[in-house]
Amino acid sequence: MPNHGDWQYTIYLDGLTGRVPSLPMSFAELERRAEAAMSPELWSYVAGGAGDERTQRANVTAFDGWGLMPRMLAGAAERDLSVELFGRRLPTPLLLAPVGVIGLCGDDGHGDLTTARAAGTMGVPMIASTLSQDPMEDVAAALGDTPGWFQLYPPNDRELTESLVHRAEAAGFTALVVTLDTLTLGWRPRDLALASFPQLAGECLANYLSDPVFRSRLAAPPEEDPQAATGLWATLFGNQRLSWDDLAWLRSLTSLPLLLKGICDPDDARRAVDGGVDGIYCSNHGGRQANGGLPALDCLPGVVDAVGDTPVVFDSGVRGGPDVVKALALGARAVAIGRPYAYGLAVGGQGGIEHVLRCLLAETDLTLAIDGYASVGALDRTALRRVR
Ligand SMILES: Cc1cc2nc3c(=O)[nH]c(=O)nc-3n(C[C@H](O)[C@H](O)[C@H](O)COP(=O)(O)O)c2cc1C
Ligand SMILES: O=C(O)C(=O)c1ccccc1
Repeated sequence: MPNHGDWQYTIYLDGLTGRVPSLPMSFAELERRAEAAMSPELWSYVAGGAGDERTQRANVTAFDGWGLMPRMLAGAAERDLSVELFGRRLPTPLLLAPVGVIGLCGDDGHGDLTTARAAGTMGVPMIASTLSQDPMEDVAAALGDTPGWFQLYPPNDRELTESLVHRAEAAGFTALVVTLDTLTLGWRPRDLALASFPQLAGECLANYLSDPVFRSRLAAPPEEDPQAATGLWATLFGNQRLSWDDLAWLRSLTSLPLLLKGICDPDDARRAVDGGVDGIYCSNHGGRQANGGLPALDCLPGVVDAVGDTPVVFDSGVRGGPDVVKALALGARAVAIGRPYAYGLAVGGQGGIEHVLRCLLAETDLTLAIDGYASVGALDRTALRRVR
């Protein structure tokens, strides 16, 4: 486990001793360099969102609507960034959100494994996507002692769903995240303009191709007829008829902590808790699915208020330390990032993801130090004011 109090000192020390960092120190520069490192198709898929992307932009600007109130002489000389989730103390409040094409974002086609190694080094849990270039068992093994959660897109085939969940348990993942906001693909003009969609080109399907139930549905093994396998995936992936009536069944599949991802409405959050979930994942998929303009951050307080003690994980639009602190102050138990670490991987491999995490953690820690909050637990809504 790294010494988490030392992030900023390493970065400052480099700066003060004249070592210019080879990796970007701002999100804008990270974005620029990631675009240069990726093919136009991959860049469009990762950076793009739904429609005219106003929800995606609103996710980021929503953080401007809150200001942090600095408190003086508050005894924050040492900060505790740890949080407790599902009976386990995590060293930081950060998580790596599931990113279905992370496998393609590095230069070796094994970005899921690279991400798992970075997660392992940093002690930041990775939520492994159903869509990966390497099978979930290999991703879990690459995490070392750092916990991994498995993100499930429940296919339109119950037996296959059960197989994926049981594999995730056997592989050692410690929680199951079921994503509900992508039961069908959003309207994504950038990808449509390039006629590019990685999964339909057979990418990131390793969890399906390695699955005995999936394979049993094919006339020929995927190694012999990859197109038929991709075609079957396309018919199984979307599951638009999934309903609240299926929650009891999903719940029965695992004794692991179960979270539902994509919850924004307080009534949905309550319904999920009534249905026996252990956590709510408040997110609008980084603005890649719905484009109604409602930023995920604006949904967070209502979701938190609706579910009492049930932990709420948040993502969508987090770009810097103050964003992490604001989401925590609004009641998130932990905060995940998506695109920032995908860009880190594209720009600098494993070290690039670690750099992105180190900068985010250093800035989070310094924000707490300067604003006078000694721990994540010291944050609540009284730390925030609305900015007009
Ligand atoms: C390229 C890409 C692929 C994604 N794939 C998945 C996925 O497979 N499963 C999932 O639940 N969410 C997926 N997401 C959504 C992320 O988990 C997360 O909700 C989102 O990226 C957070 O917003 P941010 O990118 O602004 O941090 C994906 C996001 C991106 C950018
Ligand atoms: O692109 C995405 O955001 C995503 O999660 C996804 C994954 C597979 C199929 C469709 C969308």
